[in-house]
Amino acid sequence: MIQTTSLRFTYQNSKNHVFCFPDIDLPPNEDLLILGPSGVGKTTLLHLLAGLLPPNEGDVFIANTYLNKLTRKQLDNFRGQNIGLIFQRAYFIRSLSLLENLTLRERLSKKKSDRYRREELIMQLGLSDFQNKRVYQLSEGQQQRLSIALGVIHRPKVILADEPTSNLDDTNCEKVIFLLKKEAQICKSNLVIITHDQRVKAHFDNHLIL
Ligand SMILES: Nc1ncnc2c1ncn2[C@@H]1O[C@H](COP(=O)(O)OP(=O)(O)OP(=O)(O)O)[C@@H](O)[C@H]1O
Repeated sequence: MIQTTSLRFTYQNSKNHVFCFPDIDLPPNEDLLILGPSGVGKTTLLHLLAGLLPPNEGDVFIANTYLNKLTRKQLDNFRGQNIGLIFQRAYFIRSLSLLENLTLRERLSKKKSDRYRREELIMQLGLSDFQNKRVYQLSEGQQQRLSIALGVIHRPKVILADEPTSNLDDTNCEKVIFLLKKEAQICKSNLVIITHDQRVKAHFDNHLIL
């Protein structure tokens, strides 16, 4: 579940611009696409939902937890266990292999190690042939698919994805949409996606236009 009320945010170095976001009320298991022109604040909103940025005003509830009340350490723990983040630019340890990155992410979430789960995700994302390659040896599309795997490996309550399909061909775009929807359904989690990709828009009904 995701709930926000009266969210406002200003970046430190641009105090003359205040972002005012519409309220979100998303019950478990519902998806949301966030749309809008470049620079309107889509990524900023996603970062507020993830607790990566603190709102200047307003409230964020994720999975019945009031983020505003958490300390930085509590937020890090909460995010590690409950939120799956898929960024436009992925964060990997480049000197580790694809499989090692996935194993590390799983360990950091403090969830039980599940080899079958890792193998299944790698297979579903068409990455089986590359699992022992170092990340720097992967193509952009393969890295993007790895970032999807890293975002969902720990079965988060909320999946937040910023342009998850931008570097993918049609086949892999379909695979990623299918996987994200399936993961959200199995875990009864919310899937929130920022996208300009027409191929993604066609698969979701619930749109928030900024
Ligand atoms: N760290 C920052 N400090 C100051 N301004 C920022 C910062 N990050 C983003 N901005 C500004 O805030 C505005 C909104 O940025 P944001 O990335 O949220 O937009 P967006 O809608 O996701 O854009 P796009 O579709 O191009 O990714 C932009 O004008 C951007 O330059």
